[in-house]
Amino acid sequence: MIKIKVPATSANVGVGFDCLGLAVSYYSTITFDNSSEHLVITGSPKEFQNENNLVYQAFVKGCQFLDKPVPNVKIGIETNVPVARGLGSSSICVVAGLKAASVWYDDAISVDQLLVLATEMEGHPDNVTPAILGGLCVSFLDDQNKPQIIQYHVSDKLHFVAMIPDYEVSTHAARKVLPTSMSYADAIHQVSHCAVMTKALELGDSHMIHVACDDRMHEPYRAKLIPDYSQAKNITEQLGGTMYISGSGSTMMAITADEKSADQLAANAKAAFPRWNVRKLAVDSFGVVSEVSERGKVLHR
Ligand SMILES: Nc1ncnc2c1ncn2[C@@H]1O[C@H](COP(=O)(O)OP(=O)(O)O)[C@@H](O)[C@H]1O
Ligand SMILES: N[C@@H](CCOP(=O)(O)O)C(=O)O
Repeated sequence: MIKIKVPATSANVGVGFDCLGLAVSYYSTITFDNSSEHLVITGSPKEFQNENNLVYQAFVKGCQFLDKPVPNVKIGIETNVPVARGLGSSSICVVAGLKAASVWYDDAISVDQLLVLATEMEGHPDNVTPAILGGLCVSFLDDQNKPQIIQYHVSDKLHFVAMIPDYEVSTHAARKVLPTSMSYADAIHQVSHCAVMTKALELGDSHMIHVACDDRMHEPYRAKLIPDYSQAKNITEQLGGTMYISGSGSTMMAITADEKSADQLAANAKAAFPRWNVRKLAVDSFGVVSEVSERGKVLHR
């Protein structure tokens, strides 16, 4: 059996629209096993238990890339990461399927190839890159459509609290509300703030994180899709934290510089939104990991 563990990702990190992404300590585990039937999928909502399942599509893409037959397979999806909440559930599926195809055929897909294939499937590199590599990644597609990536360290001083609403925002819908162009002044604002944000996260400088995390590209438009945006932001800022919309929402991610504030923030958010999933998270620095086992015995990781 092949077991693939993939971290959730928080894309954009406020000011890095479509280029920044952070892997966080919230995981899905997906298993792949031999099967006598063509395809068996367990653990996923009924609507996804068919050939259109994104995990299976990515598995097929990986096999085809390697010019290998697509085997009969039993896929078990164990996921806590909710769908359409801005935590990269689709990237998890894509990365898991491709990685499993690679492991199935003796690790035949290199990390660089994995990054290219996953970006092709997802359409943008900001979630799949940290899901594969871990940590905070900045990525863009070069003129040959190849992802170019730099990883940043994130200071251990920082604490993250994900406030995950009990309602979805689909990435497709959240991209439709964005304007098609922006002014030169806004572009300057965005580039400068994004550059400062990466360094501020590396330093754990909560003041600079707060001033840098002022987005003009997507957050003002997407905030309207999240009815509780202002209240969540107030809860965060009352404790000196900084909040941004994770990916395309609906999750809002708070960053604080000390554990006590993170605990208090999580408690306040839970009290204000009892039906939400509020979780303290750390940065995941490994990205996707795999394990191969036979009759319960681990053969290799
Ligand atoms: N367990 C799953 N099985 C199959 N597909 C899934 C699963 N989880 C998520 N997906 C796919 O990912 C899509 C959600 O992606 P998206 O709207 O980008 O939200 P997110 O922010 O969670 O990535 C779903 O519509 C579905 O196609
Ligand atoms: N850059 C994308 C990121 C979408 O992330 P997701 O986790 O919501 O799928 C965007 O902002 O549209």
